[in-house]
Amino acid sequence: MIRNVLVIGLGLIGGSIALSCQKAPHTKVYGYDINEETRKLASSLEIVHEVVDDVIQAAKLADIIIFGTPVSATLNWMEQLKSWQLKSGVIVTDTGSTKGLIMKKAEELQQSGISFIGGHPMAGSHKSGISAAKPYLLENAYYMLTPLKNESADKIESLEQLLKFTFAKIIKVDSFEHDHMTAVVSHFPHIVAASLVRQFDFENQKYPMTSLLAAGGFRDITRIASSNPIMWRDIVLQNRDELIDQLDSWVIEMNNVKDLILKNDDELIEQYFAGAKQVRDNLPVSTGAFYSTYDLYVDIPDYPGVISEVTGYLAEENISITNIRVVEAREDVFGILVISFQNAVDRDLAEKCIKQRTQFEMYVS
Ligand SMILES: NC(=O)c1ccc[n+]([C@@H]2O[C@H](COP(=O)([O-])OP(=O)(O)OC[C@H]3O[C@@H](n4cnc5c(N)ncnc54)[C@H](O)[C@@H]3O)[C@@H](O)[C@H]2O)c1
Ligand SMILES: O=C(O)C(=O)C[C@]1(C(=O)O)C=C[C@@H](O)C=C1
Repeated sequence: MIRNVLVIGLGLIGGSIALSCQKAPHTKVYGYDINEETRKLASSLEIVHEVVDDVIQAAKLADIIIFGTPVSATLNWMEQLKSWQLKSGVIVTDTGSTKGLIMKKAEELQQSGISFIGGHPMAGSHKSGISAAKPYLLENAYYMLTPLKNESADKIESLEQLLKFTFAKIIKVDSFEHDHMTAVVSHFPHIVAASLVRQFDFENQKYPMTSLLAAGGFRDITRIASSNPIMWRDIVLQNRDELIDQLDSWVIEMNNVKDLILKNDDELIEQYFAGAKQVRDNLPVSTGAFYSTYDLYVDIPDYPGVISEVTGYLAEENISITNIRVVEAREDVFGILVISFQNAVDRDLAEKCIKQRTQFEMYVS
């Protein structure tokens, strides 16, 4: 028996899941995207087995439907689903970053006899679109499922049987707890990152040299501000109550910091940073495929052309890199070139390649 999977929304996440699903046995993966260019790319990049132009017809054949769309588009599709002709045992799921409103809508679908099991993989990138999709994007990341309380165990199991080909760690979470926890570790940090960049922009207009000084620290803390604004608009709108709570707490926290600084109390200021360092250093190490996890540090001498020399070696061996930066470039010291890769395999290949061709010292983060 062939299992038909239909992925609607073939961007970073939908495309990556479609690629993973292609590894599942006896599975045919169909794909649809609202964007015609994306549909063409899905075909030429073989992101799915078959691209469809008529999503309603394709849905009739589907055993599992997966939404890889922004969360507001997912809600719209869920409303439309109610009137579609679907297989009687169909399982519908999504990948959206918010779950509260989506699972409320899922209750309506359940009344129409459609099982909707919410899903959210906790991995991704600030990059978006089909060309950023990778079959291993979700490997080792937590993949949350938020089934309704009375969802059939068999259906949850069937969905897990398919999603296991993402090699993510699948866990079940209550949808309200989901929205609270993701507000803390994902949604609110995006607002902070965006606000830091906007504050920087304001200052940079007065002191244009500031942008030249935006080195590792600023870049690390603001990377996610380069994410897809439509996706984040929708997340903020769907998780607004949690985000308003986080903002209130943040304002209190910032006022506490301001008091510490006003008091000029060196001991308390040090304790503030020490407390944060301890918590940050003890975060569980994520083995998920998060962006910039796979960094290679190359101790390069400071001569013109050295960076293109190193990247040239990698290009010759077809090793793709996702990011590159120099963290130390004073005239009298060696520079450290930090090269990021999508996965450990690419990083290890790169290390081998550079070792064979140079004397540069390297270490892995
Ligand atoms: N980017 C991340 O890091 C990340 C991580 C986990 C989950 N998510 C969630 O996954 C979902 C997809 O995010 P993404 O990063 O893949 O975004 P993306 O922009 O890369 O892809 C979204 C795709 O959906 C298509 N699309 C938009 N509206 C559509 C519609 N009405 N019908 C059909 N297709 C439509 C777009 O053309 C695009 O190809 C979002 O709900 C997001 O919250 C994102
Ligand atoms: O790594 C990134 O760039 C991400 O933003 C990934 C990230 C996150 O906030 O951690 C973004 C949204 C998701 O819903 C899950 C993961």
